[in-house]
Amino acid sequence: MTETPTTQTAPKTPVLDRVTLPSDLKALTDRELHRLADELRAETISAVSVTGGHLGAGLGVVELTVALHAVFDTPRDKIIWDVGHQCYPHKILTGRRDRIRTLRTKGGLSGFTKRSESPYDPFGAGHSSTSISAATGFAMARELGAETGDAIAIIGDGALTGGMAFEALNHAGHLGKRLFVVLNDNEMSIAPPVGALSSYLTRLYAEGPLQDLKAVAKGAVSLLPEPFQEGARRAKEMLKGMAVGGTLFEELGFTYVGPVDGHDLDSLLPILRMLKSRARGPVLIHVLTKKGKGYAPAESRPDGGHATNRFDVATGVQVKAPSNAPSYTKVFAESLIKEAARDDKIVAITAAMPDGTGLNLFAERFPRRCFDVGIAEQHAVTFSAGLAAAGMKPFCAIYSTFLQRGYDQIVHDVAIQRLPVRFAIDRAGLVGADGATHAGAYDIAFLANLPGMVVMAAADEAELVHMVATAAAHDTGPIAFRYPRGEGMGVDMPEEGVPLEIGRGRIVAEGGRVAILSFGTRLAEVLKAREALAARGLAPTVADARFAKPLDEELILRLVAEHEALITIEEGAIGGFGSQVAQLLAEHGVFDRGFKFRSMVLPDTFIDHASAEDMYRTAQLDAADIEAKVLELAGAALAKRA
Ligand SMILES: Cc1ncc(C[n+]2csc(CCOP(=O)(O)OP(=O)(O)O)c2C)c(N)n1
Ligand SMILES: CC(=O)[C@@H](O)[C@H](O)COP(=O)(O)O
Ligand SMILES: [Mg+2]
Repeated sequence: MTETPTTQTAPKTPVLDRVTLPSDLKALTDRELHRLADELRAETISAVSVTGGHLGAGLGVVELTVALHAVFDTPRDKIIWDVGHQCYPHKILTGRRDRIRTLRTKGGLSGFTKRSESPYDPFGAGHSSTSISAATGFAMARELGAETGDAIAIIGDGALTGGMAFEALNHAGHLGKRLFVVLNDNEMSIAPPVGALSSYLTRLYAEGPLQDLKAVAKGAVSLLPEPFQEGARRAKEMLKGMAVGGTLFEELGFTYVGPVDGHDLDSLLPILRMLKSRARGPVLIHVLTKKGKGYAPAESRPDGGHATNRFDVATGVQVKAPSNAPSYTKVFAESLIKEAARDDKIVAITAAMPDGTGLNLFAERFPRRCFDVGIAEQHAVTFSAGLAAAGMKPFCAIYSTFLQRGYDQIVHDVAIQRLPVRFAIDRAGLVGADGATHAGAYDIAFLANLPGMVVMAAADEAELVHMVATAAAHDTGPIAFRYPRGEGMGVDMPEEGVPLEIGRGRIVAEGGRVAILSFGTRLAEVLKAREALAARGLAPTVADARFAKPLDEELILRLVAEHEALITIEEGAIGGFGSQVAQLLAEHGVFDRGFKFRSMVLPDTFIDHASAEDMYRTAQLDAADIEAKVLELAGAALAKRA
């Protein structure tokens, strides 16, 4: 049952109402800034209750957002949020409050920072661990005379596990130019953070009394009780840029300041003011926050309210869409668990997305055989390659969009060595509200061009079960299978997965004149189109390719021989399945004979956030578009679009 939120009254926000742009914060007293933070939190909760989206991370940085905008001079100074999922309070303060209830909807605000949306978003994001590199770029451009002010990267403890963040710290420390990195440490990624880095950060704040910095920043060391004075002097030295503690960050060339209570404006404001006036080189400010801060339903969730559907503000109860079928993610996880129960060589790998990939279920059943490597897709791929080289059967489960991070590792460590790594590619195709940064558009193209790679796409959830079995059985080289975000089609499910013959497609429905060869879950739209076309006496033959590599050449050439025209369709960009088929047809001289061929793919543009259905409509890949394409090829009049 769909529940409707009942208590969605807009919060009272007298101070926030006086803020249109960050410059308005300069006129507020520190007392008023405290009130502003409370109102900003209430407004963020209210907005996300209407739109859904990323809640917990934004609530955790409300005070930090206020302090940064109160102290720095944006947009001349550049505030660069890592991932960008925590930027809703920033959007509210930077001239977008009037549109904040359009977040992540068609035509509305993006759920991440986006350069085209506002001058206060100097750098776009969506994927993690990029902020320090980008901020270093801004800082060096300033050194070279560009018209730009301070660069401030805000990066979470989860995003810091991404190797790129360390590449940037290493470089920025070496350059030695003024740059601010705020490490927002809430001891959470989406799942609990992974590894020694997390324990290291915990040790840093276990050793550093928060009290010291607050007093130092206010210039009130002598007011501290005696036991704190020595620590405070030490902190003061840190603020002057003297390396005293030998923290990892200092070794990398940064002045380390912290830890600071990130919800205490009385700490944040004076420290940021002092740093702004005095810092000369790179500074890392270690800020402690709580994900979901100030909203009990978010704080009490294990993930700190990371992402949410629309919800009732009073109760935190989320609106749930009615569901008719299991999600592809769950079908994958349950199938893999069945395979792993039979084969103890099967292991599973996720890069910080155990829940999103369903591997949390696998981990419950096989804790020793499941690895969360943190936000480290490149490592996940090569780690899987190592496991495979040692005779294990790794299933490396990564969203299509994040797998882009590990491409050289797929080529160099997996494909060239023909290692049997199984890639479970979730969120294939358009994903909806997360928009272009999260679209799973390129994996077919970037995998199918690799020698020896097997590339499959599931047309429905039953097919996915068979593809998991196929991957488990395939031991001679790398293999990938892709499936979309969300629910399956509600088809009958097989008891057991049966390995498919590699490179064999299937005919789904016989017809005449035009053939449609589908790769992936557009098959449902193809069948809808077929129904409409049947009413006109033009029912096409429909086939499910199952494999983009190796292609089922026999099936494809048969379709060509028996039809006037062939259409391919896929949930991927140019260069993917359709291009592979076109190449085959060209090699067989099919075009020389004037054969009609069309390839329906995602357009050569980045499609903005909307519902996945809307995005596919924009991409012209729904049933009406397929119908029109068949009519065009069959030489019939174009159907009128509803
Ligand atoms: C390259 C990449 N991998 C995975 C993700 C998915 N992801 C988004 S936010 C997030 C957790 C980030 O944790 P942290 O940086 O600590 O921020 P917090 O949410 O705790 O504020 C993850 C894993 C991503 N955006 N980019
Ligand atoms: C910000 C981010 O990258 C993730 O939180 C992403 O939004 C998760 O997407 P799913 O909801 O598809 O798991
Ligand atoms: Mg975190």
